[in-house]
Amino acid sequence: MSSTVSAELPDPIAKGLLPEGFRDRLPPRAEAAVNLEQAMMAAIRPHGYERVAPPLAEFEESLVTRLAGAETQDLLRLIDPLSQRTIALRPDMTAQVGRIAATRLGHRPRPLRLAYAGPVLRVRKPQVGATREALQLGAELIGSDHVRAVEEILTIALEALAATGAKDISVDLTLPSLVGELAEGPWPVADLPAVRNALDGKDHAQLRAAGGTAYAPLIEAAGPAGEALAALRSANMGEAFCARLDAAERLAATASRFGSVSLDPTERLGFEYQTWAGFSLYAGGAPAEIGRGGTYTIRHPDGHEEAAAGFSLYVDPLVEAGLGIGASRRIFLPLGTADGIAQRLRTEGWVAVAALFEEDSPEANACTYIWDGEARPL
Ligand SMILES: N[C@@H](Cc1c[nH]c[nH+]1)C(=O)O
Repeated sequence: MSSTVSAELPDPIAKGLLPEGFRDRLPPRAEAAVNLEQAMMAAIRPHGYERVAPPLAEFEESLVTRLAGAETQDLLRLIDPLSQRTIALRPDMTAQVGRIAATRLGHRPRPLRLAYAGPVLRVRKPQVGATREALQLGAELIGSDHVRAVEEILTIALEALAATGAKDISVDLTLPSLVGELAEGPWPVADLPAVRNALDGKDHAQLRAAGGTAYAPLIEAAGPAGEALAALRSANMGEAFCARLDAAERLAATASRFGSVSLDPTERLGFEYQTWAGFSLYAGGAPAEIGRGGTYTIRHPDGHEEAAAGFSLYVDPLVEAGLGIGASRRIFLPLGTADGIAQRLRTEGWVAVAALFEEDSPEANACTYIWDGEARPL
C-alpha cells in the first residue's frame, strides 16, 4: 500500500475485533467500494451482459461440482436447520453463474452473457494482505471458449478496470491446460504432478529429476509476451499447438492496448478450473491482483459440458490504491438556514450537512464550505 493512501485511510483491519481476514469498511473506503463497483458495472453493461444475483450461500455440492476441473476447496460450511443439508458460503460467483446458465437459463440461446457483483468468502486468505471476504464482480460469456470470446472478455475486463481510473495496468497471460495437454501428446511424462511442481518453482534440476527435461523451454518462455511467445514457438511443441500460440498472440495484442503484457505458460496458481486461456490483471498502487479470468467448462445436469469464458474483478485492492474516493464538496448549513436551501444545494451536487444544535460546527462535520447566504469556502 502506498504511504499516501495509508495516511489518508484508517487501518482497514480491526485487529482482534473481528475474525482474521474480516474487516469493516469505514469512511471513505465503504463509499469508494460502491463507487468502484458502479463504475465497473457501468463499463460491463453496454456490452450486453445481463445482471444475475445468485444467493450468498447454496448447497455445497453445487458450488464444487459445477465447473469441470474445480478442486474441492475449503468452504465455510454450515448445516441448514431447514433442509438439514450442508450449505456453504460462496468463495467465487463463477460456479453459481454456471449453475444458473446450465439450469434456469439453460433454454436461452448461446452465447449467454451474464454479469454479477457481490461479496464472496474464502476460508483462507488468497494472498498476503488480502481479506477473506471480498467484493467480487464480473462477467461470464457462456457457450464459447473461442479466442474471439476471450478477446471480448479480456477487453471488457480491461475497460472496466480502466473505468476506475486505475493507472499502470498490466496483464499476465497464462495457458493453464498447456502442460497437461503436452503430457498427453508430444511430451509424455511418467509423473505429471512432479513435473508441474518443478515448473511451479521454475527449477531446472527438479524438472530433470522428474523426467521432464522436454519442458525446460517453458521455464525460459516466461516474461514479456512478445519474447515469451517467440520462445514458445521455437520449442517444437508440434503443429497442433501452433493455433494455441496464435490465439495467445491475439490475446496479448488485445491486452497491449491497455497496458504491459507478460506471459507465463505454466502459471496455474488461482487457475484451478480455467482451461486453455487464463489472465491476471494488476494496477499501479494496488497491493494485490485486481482480477482474473479465462476459459472454463460448465457441467450440465445431464452430464454434457459447455465451454465458457469470463472474468472476475476484486474491488478492495483498488480501494487500497486510493481509487473511488469521490471529491464531494461538503457544505455546513448553520441553524436557521432558510428552508429549501439544503435541497437546492443537494440537487446541485453538494453534500449539505444541516446543523442540529447551536454548538455543531463545520469542522466536526468535515465541511470545507459554510452557507451564509452563499456558499463560502472555509
Ligand atoms: N472467478 C474466477 C475468475 C473467472 C471468471 N470466469 C472465469 N474465471 C476468479 O475469481 O478467480
